[in-house]
Amino acid sequence: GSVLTHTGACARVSSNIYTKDLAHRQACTMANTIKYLGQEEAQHIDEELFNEYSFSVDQLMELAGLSCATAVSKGYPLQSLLKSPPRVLVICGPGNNGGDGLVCARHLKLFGYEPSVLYPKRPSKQLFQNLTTQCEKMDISFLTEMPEADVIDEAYNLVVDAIFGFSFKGAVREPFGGILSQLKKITVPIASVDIPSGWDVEKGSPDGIQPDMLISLTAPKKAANHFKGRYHFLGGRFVPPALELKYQLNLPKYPGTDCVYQLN
Ligand SMILES: NC(=O)C1=CN([C@@H]2O[C@H](COP(=O)(O)OP(=O)(O)OC[C@H]3O[C@@H](n4cnc5c(N)ncnc54)[C@H](O)[C@@H]3O)[C@@H](O)[C@H]2O)[C@@H](O)CC1
Ligand SMILES: [K+]
Repeated sequence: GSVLTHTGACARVSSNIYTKDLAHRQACTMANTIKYLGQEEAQHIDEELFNEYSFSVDQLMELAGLSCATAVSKGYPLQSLLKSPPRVLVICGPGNNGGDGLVCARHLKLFGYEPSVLYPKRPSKQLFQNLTTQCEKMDISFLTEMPEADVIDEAYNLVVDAIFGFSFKGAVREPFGGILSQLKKITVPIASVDIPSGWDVEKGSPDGIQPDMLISLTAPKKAANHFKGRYHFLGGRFVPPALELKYQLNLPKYPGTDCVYQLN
């Protein structure tokens, strides 16, 4: 279910007689539907957050990664896990989606999970080196190669997919093709950060991995319309209201101080 409405604004105008008009009410409902972003729009919002609103990547990545770890802890609470110790495999790609994965791994460790990280293509930027050091200093192990699907099923409770986000394009290049083909074979759940990796950001991918959880950051991308897993969370509670308004994101109201909102 991709169409989600929240009623705040409509409720405010419903006393107005003109809202009795059906077309107006439909427009009102449309206007209050959470927006699913195209690839370019997601990239524009990203640039605007950094260039106009002066956020640093580190700041937003910390909140994004914290949201992911929080969503994982809600969908797969420690006490519900079948395998002990509570191992989680976090697979990180070469861009900022991979950075979110490193932050997520660190928070999962703080939450009591035992994350291991696979990080096969490491960018030279200081940010990613720092995030890697922070994980290492917290005794999070880094794997040297992708385990086979049956090994993952045996050793881990779930996999966090932080391989590609909204900048993914074209055919998957190695080593990620091999990694994704193992992920298609596993039976433990996959929690995908922002986009199920390997999926077209707008059209999805029927033959791709089928995550059990999707954590959409900032706002869902169009690919989320094709998500069939059990849990869809929204995270990245850092969007300034003016930016939300400009792009008509119509984000739902996060409960209290929560950093995630469960869409379904
Ligand atoms: N609003 C925001 O806008 C935020 C975005 N964040 C994260 O940043 C992500 C976007 O990050 P990036 O723009 O760095 O990009 P991605 O992390 O989506 O991926 C880009 C990387 O993947 C590689 N790549 C692209 N297509 C490939 C292919 N076909 N085969 C192999 N490699 C491929 C690129 O060379 C690049 O290294 C989001 O999805 C989200 O997870 C968060 O960190 C914080 C806030
Ligand atoms: K991903």
